[in-house]
Amino acid sequence: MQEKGLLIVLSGPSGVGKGTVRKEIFSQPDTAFEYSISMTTRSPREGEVDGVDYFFKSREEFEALIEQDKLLEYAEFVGNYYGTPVDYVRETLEQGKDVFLEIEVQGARQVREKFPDGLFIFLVPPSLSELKNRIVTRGTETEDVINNRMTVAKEEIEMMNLYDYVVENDQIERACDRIKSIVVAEHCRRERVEPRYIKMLEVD
Ligand SMILES: Nc1ncnc2c1ncn2[C@@H]1O[C@H](COP(=O)(O)OP(=O)(O)OP(=O)(O)O)[C@@H](O)[C@H]1O
Ligand SMILES: Nc1nc2c(ncn2[C@@H]2O[C@H](COP(=O)(O)O)[C@@H](O)[C@H]2O)c(=O)[nH]1
Repeated sequence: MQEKGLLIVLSGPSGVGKGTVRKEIFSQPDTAFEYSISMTTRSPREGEVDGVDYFFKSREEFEALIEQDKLLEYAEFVGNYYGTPVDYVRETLEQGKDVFLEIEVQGARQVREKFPDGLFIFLVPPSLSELKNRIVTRGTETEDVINNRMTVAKEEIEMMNLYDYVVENDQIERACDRIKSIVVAEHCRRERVEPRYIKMLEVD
């Protein structure tokens, strides 16, 4: 029987579709992962809700969390801090539930050091021009920020060989299916029962 949950890390360059794919996965009723809501100093985008999309913090508040060792990982990404609350992740894994992080690559590297047995998945775009097209079409960043994110994206894509799996986000549904299949396969490989199947085993 499963003792601890699996830590699943989804990373990849800005604009590849990590948030879109994650939201689609979590909208599906058979998804049994727990999403770890990140902290950020970035301002909320239109429609974003504190405690749902992110915990929005001031720089002072965020730096206090760093001082208090409350973050599993954190990174400064294009001028803002982003970080993962450590207590939530550890407590949820201890309960035997899978935890899903959607984070950029500097943070994923830090998580790999602390959780070498985590499952690290890198999402890639079909091409760099499609990546730019997606950031531009999203319409949430200024031209300067888009150019910065594209420069960082090229460096990030070079890191893909540090991951366990690379998944192309050509179509949202297909990328979600691939990620969910990888998780099922990894549970089997690690001889752990995936949380959504545990109930089935409890039936006499
Ligand atoms: N497979 C896809 N095909 C076409 N467009 C997509 C696909 N996946 C996501 N998109 C679009 O690309 C844009 C960027 O997606 P999203 O915000 O999810 O990326 P992200 O990787 O989370 O970005 P960031 O790292 O900047 O937060 C959105 O407008 C989204 O609708
Ligand atoms: N290292 C971390 N990166 C994170 C975290 N939460 C989100 N992110 C990543 O930051 C960028 C920018 O996000 P955006 O919402 O401003 O577009 C993106 O790659 C996110 O995946 C985190 O806790 N730690």
